Amino acid sequence: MPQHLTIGLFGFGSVGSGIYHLLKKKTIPNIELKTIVVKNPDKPRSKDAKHFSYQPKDILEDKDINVVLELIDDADAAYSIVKKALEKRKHVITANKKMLAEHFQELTALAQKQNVSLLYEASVCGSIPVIRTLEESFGQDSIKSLRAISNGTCNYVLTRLFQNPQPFDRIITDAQKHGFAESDPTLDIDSWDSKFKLIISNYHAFGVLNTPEDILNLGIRHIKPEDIEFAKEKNFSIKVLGHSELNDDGLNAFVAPQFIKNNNLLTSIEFENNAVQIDAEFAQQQLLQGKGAGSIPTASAVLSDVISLLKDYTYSYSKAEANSSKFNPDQLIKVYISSYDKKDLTPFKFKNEIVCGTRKQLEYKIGKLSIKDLKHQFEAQSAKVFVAVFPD
Ligand SMILES: NC(=O)c1ccc[n+]([C@@H]2O[C@H](COP(=O)([O-])OP(=O)(O)OC[C@H]3O[C@@H](n4cnc5c(N)ncnc54)[C@H](O)[C@@H]3O)[C@@H](O)[C@H]2O)c1
Ligand SMILES: N[C@@H](CCO)C(=O)O
Repeated sequence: MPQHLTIGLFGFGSVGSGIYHLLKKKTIPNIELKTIVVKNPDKPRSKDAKHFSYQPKDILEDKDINVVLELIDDADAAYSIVKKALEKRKHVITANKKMLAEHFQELTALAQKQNVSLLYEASVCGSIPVIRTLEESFGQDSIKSLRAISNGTCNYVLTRLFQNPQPFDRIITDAQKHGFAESDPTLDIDSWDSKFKLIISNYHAFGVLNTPEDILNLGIRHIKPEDIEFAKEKNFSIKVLGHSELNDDGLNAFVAPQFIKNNNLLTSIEFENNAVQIDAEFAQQQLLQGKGAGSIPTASAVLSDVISLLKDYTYSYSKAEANSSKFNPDQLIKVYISSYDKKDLTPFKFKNEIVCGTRKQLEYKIGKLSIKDLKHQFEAQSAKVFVAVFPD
């Protein structure tokens, strides 16, 4: 068990400065922040300048530092930092879901080989303790499904769009000012971020390790005021959900906006809040909810990982590989496709056409498609239409 944690921090942006403030506010015995490696020498660093460095080696080569907090916004540089830190037998705490989803197997195997912990509670749903809950509380339960609102930026945008029509770009700028959005906000609005989080969650919930190529991710870029109007008329909300369901045919997993009836608890999750609805054999339905993004809420999850290291915590991966051969992208789902222009709809061939009608100048279609077909059609056509899952 580490007696004393000497921390090296990479990154001093939204989350990095958040954990700095929390560690300063709470003087925790046996925890010391020694060095902060930052990238931009032009930014003023008045506070506690003695900590700052521009040299990664000042953390990676420092034998006293036994814990690395990786909180930067560059997934490739993060991968290199995390790999080197693990090779040096330092514990690593990261919030970088893109880096984890792309290198999960290699990095978790390396951490196990080096007998150190690689913890990443902040990478999924910010402040909400999702990973440790799946590990600790559901380790011996069979999870049937996860439905997660896991991207604070998308949820913030959708909440604002449902309040009143306003320019999409202005809302994204606000999400960036609040420190919710990624440096590249397309990761948020095209649901890459939610997909990375679903990959990490699926491993802990089902033992299934997906690659980013496996999973369909649909976003909210092409949503129009008319789509919101359509939802309101039908008493629905639209939420981007990471959706995983294990049944006899295997695990179906995708990320897409979904129409949800307004009496469902998930529709009460607004702005940057996130939620995870877990359906398990013994525990049955549970809903975890809280702040999914933002400096201090996210830093609280990083702090919880730091504290857990004092107790020598590491993930058990109790479900690892349990269902790894069971991923199944063939499930049929009912989808809503909107368009201003008929040619945008041409790539979509519905399996069972249910509705096809004209409404104002718009055409809405609701029909059944397989997740795999939808993924192929999107990748091939980059269609400029809004597609959302419609309830059966
Ligand atoms: N902001 C959130 O709410 C939130 C929530 C959960 C997870 N995350 C994740 O946390 C990480 C950090 O996010 P953020 O919002 O703090 O980003 P940010 O853009 O606010 O800050 C990132 C900082 O890292 C610095 N940086 C980039 N490359 C570096 C390098 N090689 N060495 C040192 N510093 C470097 C940048 O200059 C920047 O100051 C990302 O992986 C993000 O996905 C963020
Ligand atoms: N950009 C992410 C940060 C939290 O992971 C979001 O909006 O949810």
